[in-house]
Amino acid sequence: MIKKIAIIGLGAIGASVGEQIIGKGYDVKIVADRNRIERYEETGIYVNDEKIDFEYLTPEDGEVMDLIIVCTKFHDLENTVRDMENLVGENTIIISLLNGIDSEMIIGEAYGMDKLIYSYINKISGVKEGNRINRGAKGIIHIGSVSDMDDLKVREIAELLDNCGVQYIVEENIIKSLWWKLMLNVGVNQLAAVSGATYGVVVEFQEARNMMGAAMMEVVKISQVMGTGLTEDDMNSCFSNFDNLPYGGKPSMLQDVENKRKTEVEMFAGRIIELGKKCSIPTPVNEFLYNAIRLIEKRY
Ligand SMILES: NC(=O)C1=CN([C@@H]2O[C@H](COP(=O)(O)OP(=O)(O)OC[C@H]3O[C@@H](n4cnc5c(N)ncnc54)[C@H](OP(=O)(O)O)[C@@H]3O)[C@@H](O)[C@H]2O)C=CC1
Ligand SMILES: CC(C)(CO)C(=O)C(=O)O
Repeated sequence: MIKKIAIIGLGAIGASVGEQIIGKGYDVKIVADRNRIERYEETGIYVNDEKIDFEYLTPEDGEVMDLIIVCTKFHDLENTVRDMENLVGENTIIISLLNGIDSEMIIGEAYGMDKLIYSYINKISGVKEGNRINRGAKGIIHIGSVSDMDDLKVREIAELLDNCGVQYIVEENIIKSLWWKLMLNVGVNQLAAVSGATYGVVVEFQEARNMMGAAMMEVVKISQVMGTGLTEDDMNSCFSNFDNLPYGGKPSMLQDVENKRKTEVEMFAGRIIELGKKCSIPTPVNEFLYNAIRLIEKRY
């Protein structure tokens, strides 16, 4: 039974999810180094303008958790994995809400894949500005098992999310679903980073969807070679994903570029280019986007 929960990464996603699960009878701790904790305590953390009284724990003082929710960025994952050392025990469940298809494998290499339940979050337009997080929509967490051994853990997570009123979906095929999210991000995040397109722009302009579609089609072709289940039809639900999100909502990579932060391009175009080579699928659109985004980063 889940009682003790650690969240690592108090950004747009970590704070939004954290705010939804604290005060609901669970022991929830934000795990961060001392410098971050001092900063968070000094300024306070606000979600949708409400100050949230998170409780903090340093990795050194860490204790074994029932559930760890990883919400850092891809390039912080190495440090994050190191910081989890004292939190992982025999029965700890770990979920990673990072985008992309790599984080579970990276965490699993350190602590065992049996601890990981595949997951991601969608339908959230989280924006972090300093100590203020505006989450727009609350988001939907997607989880699922890859073997019968995971079923009980998935049920435990579902019970927690039910008790906290967090929206979630238990996927029948979580691997296909993760690839669907990868395809969505390869399309919308990268388009937004190079063009400034918000969710509203994607909904309004066919040209935006054409560009997204070109990048996403490369993911579909690779998925078909790798047998991860995507078809061309799955692209339609990516285009309609933003129908009810705020017009000005921004994918996380656009926020990164606007704030001159390192982007997660390596886990989107970077991974697609690499997999394209392995699968003999040309990836010119993702190569273009990769270089365009790296150029933007280099010119900050
Ligand atoms: N934003 C969104 O709407 C969505 C984001 N995602 C995905 O979720 C993941 C998180 O994104 P997002 O929340 O936007 O990112 P943010 O940059 O807003 O937040 C990441 C947070 O992690 C903290 N952090 C980094 N390293 C550590 C560490 N070792 N210990 C503790 N805290 C650490 C950072 O702290 P500090 O700021 O103090 O450096 C930062 O607050 C990404 O993979 C993203 O692609 C998925 C869906 C939607
Ligand atoms: C799908 C989207 C754009 C919002 O949930 C996202 O995953 C992101 O902003 O990184």
